[in-house]
Amino acid sequence: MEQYVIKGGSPLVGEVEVGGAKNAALAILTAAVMTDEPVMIDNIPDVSDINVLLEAISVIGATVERIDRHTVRINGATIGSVSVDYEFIKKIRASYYLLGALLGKYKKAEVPLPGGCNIGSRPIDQHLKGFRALGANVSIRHGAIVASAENLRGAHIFLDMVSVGATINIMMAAAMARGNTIIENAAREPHVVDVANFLNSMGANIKGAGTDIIRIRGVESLHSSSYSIVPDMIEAGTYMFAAAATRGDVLIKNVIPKHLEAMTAKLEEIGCDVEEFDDAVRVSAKRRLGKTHVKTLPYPGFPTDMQPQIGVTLTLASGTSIVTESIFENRFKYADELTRMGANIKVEGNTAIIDGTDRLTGARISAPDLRAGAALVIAGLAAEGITVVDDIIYIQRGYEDFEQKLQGLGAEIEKVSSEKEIQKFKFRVG
Ligand SMILES: CC(=O)N[C@H]1[C@@H](OP(=O)(O)OP(=O)(O)OC[C@H]2O[C@@H](n3ccc(=O)[nH]c3=O)[C@H](O)[C@@H]2O)O[C@H](CO)[C@@H](O)[C@@H]1O
Ligand SMILES: C=C(OP(=O)(O)O)C(=O)O
Repeated sequence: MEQYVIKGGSPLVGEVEVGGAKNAALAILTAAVMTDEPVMIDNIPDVSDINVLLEAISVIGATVERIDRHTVRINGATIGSVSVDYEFIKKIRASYYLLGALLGKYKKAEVPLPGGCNIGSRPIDQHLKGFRALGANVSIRHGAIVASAENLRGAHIFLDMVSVGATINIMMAAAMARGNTIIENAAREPHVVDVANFLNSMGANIKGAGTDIIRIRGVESLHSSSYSIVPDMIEAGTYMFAAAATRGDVLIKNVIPKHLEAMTAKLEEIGCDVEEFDDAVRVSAKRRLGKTHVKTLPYPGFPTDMQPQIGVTLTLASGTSIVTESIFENRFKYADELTRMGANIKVEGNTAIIDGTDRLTGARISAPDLRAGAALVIAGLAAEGITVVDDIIYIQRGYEDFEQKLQGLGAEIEKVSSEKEIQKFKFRVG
């Protein structure tokens, strides 16, 4: 088991480069198997979720060739099975995209119920409702979703709630259905748009992605394509809040500033300066941060995947802030860990009430999930003294070279894999 050891208390200063979006890449790599021609995908982040998904795709028979660290060529022509093994699925959420992709292409799929971060109950009823509307028979047998259809037919589907996963899954299943599909109350996240753009680059006919009504005209088949994944707005946002919490000055490069507006607005509200360039943002915090209230919402609202990072930052702001989590019920697991570092944070239902303090102190803490883990690293960077973060395996699901990128900003952070190493590190920096 690996840990991070952090000596905190210094501002982050410098430049950091953001990679491709994990949540776009997971869907796009899955959609790539929908053609029998080779597809080249670039700007893929080298994180464990992606590697698990690529393995799952190759185990069902697709040809997966790593061209370099961030580029793969996939060929779905060699797929021999539409039944996905539980081994891969239990580790990641996005395995559910194999349902939409395989059902869309072969009109049948068998995929175990997905895993992913334990941030709430995470039902997939809207995905299944969409597949059924397209004419599939869907049942759950022995822990797996089994979907099949003679033919898929376009349908008018109204999602009961805004769901990124359901929107993307239905888009994939409908891409080669007969006739027209309309998804209403669709998710508008940049990764939904990226998946639609990718499917269109393979010959699909999808319009309206990025609005709440997506129209899909089914096509006969999809073809070869070459595509580059959109920059990761959550990775970018994490560095933006790391800059703010440590009262640093960081230029975050390779971003689409428009995708970051909800984060930019909150940072400005709490007293940071945010400068936007064509493909970069610079965040600097010259004075003590102020309080704010924030509620997570589907895009373009403040993202739930950034809630722990803003929560940590607000523990160091002056005044009382209120953070409301409206998407997932179990995303405050970082609060107890933060309390051990001296934060005043009280969670009541889906709300955290944070009384800002002027300092956190290092402690031994544990990453409860991906984003909460990243947020606790930010807490360690801002805190006085040494913080040890256990269970960083969660953080590795979604952040490429996290410690190296932070080191590039002047952070004293090391990845270690034994208690002995922790002691050595403490001695070295102490
Ligand atoms: C791999 C991936 O891209 N994960 C992201 C995706 O997760 P995921 O696709 O699982 O999240 P959804 O957007 O589907 O979930 C939004 C809300 O709808 C509910 N819901 C969803 C589907 C459904 O069939 N029934 C239902 O009740 C969920 O419990 C949640 O309360 O979007 C979330 C919201 O931006 C992000 O936090 C995750 O990082
Ligand atoms: C919650 C996340 O991932 P997943 O949906 O894959 O668990 C995330 O990316 O923050």
